[in-house]
Amino acid sequence: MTVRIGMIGPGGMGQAHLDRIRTVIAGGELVGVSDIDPGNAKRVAEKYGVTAFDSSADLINDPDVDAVMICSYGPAHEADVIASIKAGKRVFCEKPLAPTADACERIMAAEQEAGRKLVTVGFMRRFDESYRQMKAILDSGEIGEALMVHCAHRNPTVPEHYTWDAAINDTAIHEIDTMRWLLGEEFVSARVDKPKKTSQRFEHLQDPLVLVLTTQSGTRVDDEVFVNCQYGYDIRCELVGETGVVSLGDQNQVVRRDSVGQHNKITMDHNERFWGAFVAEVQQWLDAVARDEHTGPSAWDGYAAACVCDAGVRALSADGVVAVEMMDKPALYA
Ligand SMILES: NC(=O)C1=CN([C@@H]2O[C@H](COP(=O)(O)OP(=O)(O)OC[C@H]3O[C@@H](n4cnc5c(N)ncnc54)[C@H](O)[C@@H]3O)[C@@H](O)[C@H]2O)C=CC1
Ligand SMILES: O=C1[C@@H](O)[C@H](O)[C@@H](O)[C@H](O)[C@H]1O
Repeated sequence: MTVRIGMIGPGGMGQAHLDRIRTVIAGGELVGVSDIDPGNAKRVAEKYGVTAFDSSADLINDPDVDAVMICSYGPAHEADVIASIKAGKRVFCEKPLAPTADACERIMAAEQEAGRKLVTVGFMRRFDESYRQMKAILDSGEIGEALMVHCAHRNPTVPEHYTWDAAINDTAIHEIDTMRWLLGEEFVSARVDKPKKTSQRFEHLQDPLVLVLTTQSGTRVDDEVFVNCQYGYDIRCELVGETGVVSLGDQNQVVRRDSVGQHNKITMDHNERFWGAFVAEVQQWLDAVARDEHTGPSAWDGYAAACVCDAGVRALSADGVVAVEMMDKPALYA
């Protein structure tokens, strides 16, 4: 079966997904797009030779749309995810599922009312080969329990509309989800350290910052978020176990040796660094939709990450350690 896709908010991320669906991902066909900016919907529809819907409601309820991809910006996700659930359609929603835990709770309530999991969240790092190898080593028990994880999330620059809290709920949310998945447990507290700020940032930003998280069993995760580092899209991770250390492969690129020395290319954006992960996550989602099954990170994962973000954002605006507040997992997500 070819899954007929409707996409809401085909901007940078959405069109990157569409290009992969057109070239390297099997089993999906775009039938139409909608965007709050009708000019963008028209341009993208012409580019891909599909329908430009007048509204997300028209797209979601169109009988030719089997499944919905939501790639608009975070605060807009909730309404369209819930409308898709009510229409009984499977949804792939880019991260964050929604910017707050309250909004994610409303999405989970809609899914529970529908009685089945329909939502997959685009936490693509779970599909990255390096992270998967790291998890396999940890799960094998060969380096004992995870004691600490040191992460760094560096972007070359961010635009001026990047808000002060986005460092946590738009950027660090990747490490928050990946660490929950890697360690297999929830976080209980968050703290934010605020080092000297780079002169290369917009005035309203604390850049860099270090988000320090603790899990239920006491594993400590620190995440350096530095979104104006200038030199590249650099994602680093070192897990310290009881009897060994495992680090993320550097950039997933070949290493070059020449008269200058030994070096490798630094990727400049998420699509370059996580290309393979994006392909794998969407391929797995389309395969599951074709079987009418749920797969991948669920609305619960979106909610749990949002709870940690909420605590992190509170810790960013006030000093000290903030407790992560999270409901018990509803039976649908057990
Ligand atoms: N997994 C990853 O590494 C990345 C994920 N993202 C996520 O993808 C999503 C989109 O980000 P970008 O493509 O970078 O943004 P973008 O600004 O390039 O595209 C967003 C599009 O959504 C449209 N839009 C905004 N509000 C809307 C609404 N209410 N209804 C319909 N359309 C609406 C905009 O007009 C625009 O065309 C965000 O949730 C972001 O967090 C973005 C970059 C990387
Ligand atoms: O998800 C992403 C963006 O939305 C976010 O703004 C960036 O900081 C991340 O590196 C990128 O992967």
